[in-house]
Amino acid sequence: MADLWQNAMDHAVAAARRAGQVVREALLDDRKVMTKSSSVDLVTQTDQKVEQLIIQSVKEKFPTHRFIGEESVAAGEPCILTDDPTWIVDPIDGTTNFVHAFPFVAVSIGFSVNKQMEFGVVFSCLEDKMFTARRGSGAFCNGEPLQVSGQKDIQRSIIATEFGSNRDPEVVDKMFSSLRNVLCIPVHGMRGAGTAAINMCLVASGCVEAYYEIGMHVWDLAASSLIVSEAGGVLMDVEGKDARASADGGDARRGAKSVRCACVFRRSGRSDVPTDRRSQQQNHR
Ligand SMILES: O=P(O)(O)O[C@H]1[C@H](O)[C@@H](O)[C@@H](O)[C@@H](O)[C@@H]1O
Ligand SMILES: [Mg+2]
Ligand SMILES: [Mg+2]
Repeated sequence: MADLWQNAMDHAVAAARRAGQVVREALLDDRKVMTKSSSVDLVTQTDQKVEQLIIQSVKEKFPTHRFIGEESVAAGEPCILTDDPTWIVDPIDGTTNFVHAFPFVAVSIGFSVNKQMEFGVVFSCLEDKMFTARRGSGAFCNGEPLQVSGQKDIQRSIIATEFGSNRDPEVVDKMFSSLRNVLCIPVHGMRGAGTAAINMCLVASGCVEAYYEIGMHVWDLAASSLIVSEAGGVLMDVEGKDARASADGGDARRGAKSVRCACVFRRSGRSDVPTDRRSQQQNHR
Protein backbone atom coordinates (compact mmCIF):
# COMPACT_ATOMS: atom_id res chain seq x y z
CA MET A 1 0.00 0.00 0.00
CA ALA A 2 1.41 3.42 -0.94
CA ASP A 3 2.62 5.36 2.08
CA LEU A 4 0.44 8.46 2.22
CA TRP A 5 3.13 10.54 3.92
CA GLN A 6 6.31 9.28 2.23
CA ASN A 7 6.25 12.20 -0.19
CA ALA A 8 6.07 14.62 2.74
CA MET A 9 8.90 12.81 4.54
CA ASP A 10 11.09 12.96 1.45
CA HIS A 11 10.40 16.70 1.29
CA ALA A 12 11.35 17.05 4.97
CA VAL A 13 14.69 15.28 4.43
CA ALA A 14 15.52 17.47 1.43
CA ALA A 15 14.45 20.63 3.30
CA ALA A 16 16.54 19.67 6.35
CA ARG A 17 19.58 19.07 4.15
CA ARG A 18 19.15 22.47 2.41
CA ALA A 19 18.68 24.11 5.81
CA GLY A 20 21.87 22.46 7.03
CA GLN A 21 23.76 24.00 4.13
CA VAL A 22 22.46 27.45 5.13
CA VAL A 23 23.62 26.81 8.72
CA ARG A 24 27.10 25.72 7.61
CA GLU A 25 27.46 28.78 5.35
CA ALA A 26 26.28 31.08 8.15
CA LEU A 27 29.05 29.69 10.37
CA LEU A 28 31.55 31.33 8.00
CA ASP A 29 30.00 34.77 8.67
CA ASP A 30 29.38 36.86 11.74
CA ARG A 31 26.24 35.63 13.44
CA LYS A 32 23.86 38.39 14.56
CA VAL A 33 22.82 37.16 18.00
CA MET A 34 19.58 38.27 19.67
CA THR A 35 17.95 37.12 22.89
CA LYS A 36 14.43 35.91 23.76
CA SER A 37 13.28 35.04 27.29
CA SER A 38 16.63 35.83 28.92
CA SER A 39 20.18 36.94 28.13
CA VAL A 40 21.18 33.31 27.58
CA ASP A 41 18.14 32.28 25.50
CA LEU A 42 19.68 33.02 22.11
CA VAL A 43 18.28 33.34 18.60
CA THR A 44 19.95 34.45 15.36
CA GLN A 45 18.78 35.67 11.99
CA THR A 46 19.80 32.25 10.68
CA ASP A 47 17.27 30.52 12.97
CA GLN A 48 14.56 32.80 11.57
CA LYS A 49 15.73 32.50 7.95
CA VAL A 50 15.96 28.68 8.09
CA GLU A 51 12.50 28.36 9.63
CA GLN A 52 10.98 30.55 6.92
CA LEU A 53 12.78 28.60 4.16
CA ILE A 54 11.41 25.29 5.51
CA ILE A 55 7.87 26.60 6.04
CA GLN A 56 7.68 28.33 2.64
CA SER A 57 8.92 25.22 0.86
CA VAL A 58 6.26 23.12 2.60
CA LYS A 59 3.46 25.63 1.90
CA GLU A 60 4.21 25.46 -1.84
CA LYS A 61 3.87 21.68 -1.85
CA PHE A 62 1.30 21.09 0.92
CA PRO A 63 -0.78 24.32 1.09
CA THR A 64 -3.34 22.95 3.57
CA HIS A 65 -0.82 21.79 6.16
CA ARG A 66 -0.26 23.64 9.43
CA PHE A 67 2.91 24.61 11.29
CA ILE A 68 4.32 24.95 14.79
CA GLY A 69 7.72 26.60 14.44
CA GLU A 70 9.91 27.70 17.32
CA GLU A 71 10.66 31.15 15.91
CA SER A 72 7.11 31.67 14.54
CA VAL A 73 5.75 30.99 18.04
CA ALA A 74 8.38 33.37 19.46
CA ALA A 75 7.02 35.98 17.02
CA GLY A 76 3.47 35.46 18.31
CA GLU A 77 2.06 32.60 16.19
CA PRO A 78 -0.22 30.22 18.16
CA CYS A 79 1.28 26.96 19.47
CA ILE A 80 -1.81 24.78 19.15
CA LEU A 81 -1.77 21.24 17.75
CA THR A 82 -4.87 20.07 15.87
CA ASP A 83 -5.67 16.83 14.05
CA ASP A 84 -4.56 18.51 10.80
CA PRO A 85 -1.25 17.51 9.21
CA THR A 86 1.22 19.68 11.13
CA TRP A 87 4.94 20.34 10.66
CA ILE A 88 6.69 20.93 14.01
CA VAL A 89 9.93 22.73 13.27
CA ASP A 90 13.00 23.68 15.28
CA PRO A 91 15.10 25.36 12.62
CA ILE A 92 18.25 25.29 14.71
CA ASP A 93 18.26 23.06 17.77
CA GLY A 94 21.42 24.08 19.56
CA THR A 95 21.44 27.78 18.78
CA THR A 96 23.94 28.46 21.57
CA ASN A 97 26.23 25.84 19.99
CA PHE A 98 25.72 27.52 16.59
CA VAL A 99 26.64 30.95 18.01
CA HIS A 100 29.82 29.47 19.53
CA ALA A 101 30.55 27.15 16.57
CA PHE A 102 30.35 24.21 19.02
CA PRO A 103 29.93 21.31 16.57
CA PHE A 104 26.47 19.96 17.48
CA VAL A 105 23.74 21.82 15.61
CA ALA A 106 20.53 20.18 14.37
CA VAL A 107 17.63 21.00 12.08
CA SER A 108 14.58 19.23 13.51
CA ILE A 109 11.39 18.60 11.52
CA GLY A 110 8.56 16.51 12.99
CA PHE A 111 5.28 15.76 11.25
CA SER A 112 2.05 15.02 13.11
CA VAL A 113 -1.38 13.88 11.87
CA ASN A 114 -4.31 13.37 14.27
CA LYS A 115 -1.89 14.42 17.01
CA GLN A 116 0.36 11.41 16.29
CA MET A 117 3.91 11.71 14.95
CA GLU A 118 4.05 10.20 11.45
CA PHE A 119 7.71 10.96 10.77
CA GLY A 120 10.68 12.71 12.34
CA VAL A 121 13.80 14.12 10.70
CA VAL A 122 16.82 15.45 12.64
CA PHE A 123 19.79 16.61 10.58
CA SER A 124 22.97 17.03 12.62
CA CYS A 125 24.39 19.33 10.02
CA LEU A 126 27.99 19.67 11.21
CA GLU A 127 28.33 15.90 11.54
CA ASP A 128 26.39 15.32 8.29
CA LYS A 129 24.18 12.77 10.08
CA MET A 130 20.57 12.50 8.86
CA PHE A 131 18.43 10.82 11.54
CA THR A 132 15.01 9.71 10.31
CA ALA A 133 12.04 7.70 11.54
CA ARG A 134 8.69 6.81 9.96
CA ARG A 135 6.03 5.58 12.42
CA GLY A 136 6.10 1.77 12.42
CA SER A 137 9.11 1.52 10.10
CA GLY A 138 12.12 1.95 12.35
CA ALA A 139 14.73 4.65 12.91
CA PHE A 140 17.86 5.30 10.84
CA CYS A 141 21.01 7.40 10.68
CA ASN A 142 22.21 7.97 7.12
CA GLY A 143 20.18 4.89 6.19
CA GLU A 144 21.70 2.62 8.86
CA PRO A 145 19.16 1.17 11.35
CA LEU A 146 19.26 2.48 14.94
CA GLN A 147 18.68 0.56 18.15
CA VAL A 148 18.72 1.91 21.72
CA SER A 149 21.27 0.49 24.17
CA GLY A 150 20.64 -2.98 25.55
CA GLN A 151 22.11 -1.94 28.88
CA LYS A 152 19.62 -2.67 31.69
CA ASP A 153 21.76 -1.45 34.59
CA ILE A 154 21.73 2.30 35.15
CA GLN A 155 25.02 1.89 37.05
CA ARG A 156 26.61 0.93 33.73
CA SER A 157 25.03 3.79 31.81
CA ILE A 158 25.73 7.24 30.43
CA ILE A 159 22.94 9.73 31.14
CA ALA A 160 22.52 12.93 29.12
CA THR A 161 20.87 16.14 30.23
CA GLU A 162 20.77 19.86 29.44
CA PHE A 163 20.55 22.92 31.66
CA GLY A 164 18.22 25.03 29.49
CA SER A 165 18.27 28.81 29.70
CA ASN A 166 16.87 29.48 33.19
CA ARG A 167 19.56 30.93 35.43
CA ASP A 168 17.34 31.54 38.47
CA PRO A 169 19.54 30.37 41.39
CA GLU A 170 16.72 28.28 42.89
CA VAL A 171 16.15 26.53 39.55
CA VAL A 172 19.90 26.02 39.12
CA ASP A 173 20.10 24.54 42.64
CA LYS A 174 17.36 22.04 41.71
CA MET A 175 19.21 21.13 38.49
CA PHE A 176 22.44 20.57 40.41
CA SER A 177 20.62 18.50 42.99
CA SER A 178 19.28 16.27 40.15
CA LEU A 179 22.77 16.04 38.67
CA ARG A 180 24.16 14.99 42.06
CA ASN A 181 21.42 12.39 42.55
CA VAL A 182 22.06 10.86 39.14
CA LEU A 183 25.87 10.94 39.38
CA CYS A 184 25.78 9.32 42.83
CA ILE A 185 23.66 6.37 41.70
CA PRO A 186 26.46 6.01 40.46
CA VAL A 187 26.40 6.14 36.68
CA HIS A 188 29.37 5.77 34.36
CA GLY A 189 29.04 9.35 33.19
CA MET A 190 26.84 12.31 32.25
CA ARG A 191 26.94 14.16 28.94
CA GLY A 192 25.11 16.87 27.01
CA ALA A 193 25.50 17.73 23.32
CA GLY A 194 23.81 21.13 23.84
CA THR A 195 20.77 20.15 21.78
CA ALA A 196 17.82 18.03 22.90
CA ALA A 197 17.34 16.60 19.41
CA ILE A 198 20.90 15.31 19.11
CA ASN A 199 20.91 14.05 22.72
CA MET A 200 17.82 12.01 21.91
CA CYS A 201 19.36 10.76 18.65
CA LEU A 202 22.36 9.63 20.73
CA VAL A 203 19.91 7.63 22.85
CA ALA A 204 18.34 6.15 19.71
CA SER A 205 21.87 5.28 18.52
CA GLY A 206 22.53 3.31 21.72
CA CYS A 207 25.52 5.34 22.91
CA VAL A 208 23.60 7.11 25.67
CA GLU A 209 21.17 5.12 27.82
CA ALA A 210 18.86 7.95 28.91
CA TYR A 211 18.29 11.64 28.46
CA TYR A 212 16.30 13.93 30.71
CA GLU A 213 15.57 17.63 30.65
CA ILE A 214 13.06 19.78 32.50
CA GLY A 215 11.52 22.49 30.34
CA MET A 216 11.85 21.32 26.76
CA HIS A 217 9.42 22.58 24.14
CA VAL A 218 7.46 20.50 21.65
CA TRP A 219 9.68 21.61 18.72
CA ASP A 220 12.83 20.47 20.58
CA LEU A 221 11.67 16.88 20.67
CA ALA A 222 8.78 16.27 18.24
CA ALA A 223 11.02 14.69 15.58
CA SER A 224 13.49 12.96 17.91
CA SER A 225 10.68 11.50 20.07
CA LEU A 226 9.68 9.28 17.13
CA ILE A 227 13.32 8.47 16.33
CA VAL A 228 13.77 7.26 19.91
CA SER A 229 10.57 5.21 20.02
CA GLU A 230 11.21 3.67 16.59
CA ALA A 231 14.70 2.69 17.83
CA GLY A 232 13.09 0.74 20.70
CA GLY A 233 13.18 3.43 23.37
CA VAL A 234 10.44 4.89 25.49
CA LEU A 235 9.53 8.42 26.46
CA MET A 236 8.15 9.23 29.85
CA ASP A 237 7.39 12.29 31.94
CA VAL A 238 8.90 12.92 35.35
CA GLU A 239 6.25 10.67 36.90
CA GLY A 240 7.15 7.82 34.59
CA LYS A 241 3.99 8.19 32.49
CA ASP A 242 4.11 7.70 28.71
CA ALA A 243 5.15 11.12 27.42
CA ARG A 244 4.60 10.42 23.71
CA ALA A 245 1.23 12.11 24.05
CA SER A 246 2.84 15.35 25.13
CA ALA A 247 5.83 14.79 22.84
CA ASP A 248 3.28 14.56 20.02
CA GLY A 249 2.37 18.09 20.88
CA GLY A 250 0.21 17.65 23.95
CA ASP A 251 1.73 20.68 25.58
CA ALA A 252 1.31 22.47 22.26
CA ARG A 253 -2.42 21.97 22.66
CA ARG A 254 -2.21 23.67 25.98
CA GLY A 255 0.31 26.11 24.58
CA ALA A 256 2.18 25.54 27.81
CA LYS A 257 5.88 25.23 28.40
CA SER A 258 6.60 21.59 28.74
CA VAL A 259 7.94 20.11 31.93
CA ARG A 260 8.99 16.83 30.47
CA CYS A 261 11.55 14.24 30.88
CA ALA A 262 12.56 12.19 27.88
CA CYS A 263 13.97 9.18 29.67
CA VAL A 264 14.62 6.25 27.44
CA PHE A 265 15.59 2.72 28.22
CA ARG A 266 14.93 -0.28 26.12
CA ARG A 267 11.24 -1.07 25.83
CA SER A 268 11.31 -4.50 27.43
CA GLY A 269 13.70 -4.47 30.35
CA ARG A 270 14.04 -7.55 32.58
CA SER A 271 15.51 -7.26 36.03
CA ASP A 272 18.29 -9.75 35.47
CA VAL A 273 20.77 -7.22 36.69
CA PRO A 274 23.50 -9.14 38.52
CA THR A 275 23.32 -8.56 42.26
CA ASP A 276 27.06 -8.72 42.87
CA ARG A 277 28.25 -5.82 40.74
CA ARG A 278 31.86 -5.99 41.87
CA SER A 279 32.76 -9.19 40.10
CA GLN A 280 30.64 -8.66 36.99
CA GLN A 281 32.36 -8.35 33.62
CA GLN A 282 31.23 -5.02 32.17
CA ASN A 283 30.26 -6.05 28.63
CA HIS A 284 29.49 -3.11 26.43
CA ARG A 285 28.56 -3.54 22.82
O1 LIG B 1 18.64 25.70 20.59
P1 LIG B 1 17.20 25.70 20.87
O2 LIG B 1 16.31 25.37 19.71
O3 LIG B 1 16.76 26.95 21.58
O4 LIG B 1 16.86 24.49 21.90
C1 LIG B 1 17.67 24.20 23.03
C2 LIG B 1 17.28 25.10 24.20
O5 LIG B 1 17.55 26.45 23.84
C3 LIG B 1 18.11 24.75 25.43
O6 LIG B 1 17.66 25.56 26.48
C4 LIG B 1 17.95 23.30 25.82
O7 LIG B 1 16.63 23.09 26.22
C5 LIG B 1 18.27 22.38 24.66
O8 LIG B 1 17.98 21.06 25.06
C6 LIG B 1 17.46 22.75 23.44
O9 LIG B 1 17.86 21.92 22.35
MG1 LIG C 1 15.41 23.57 20.37
MG1 LIG D 1 15.82 26.25 18.07
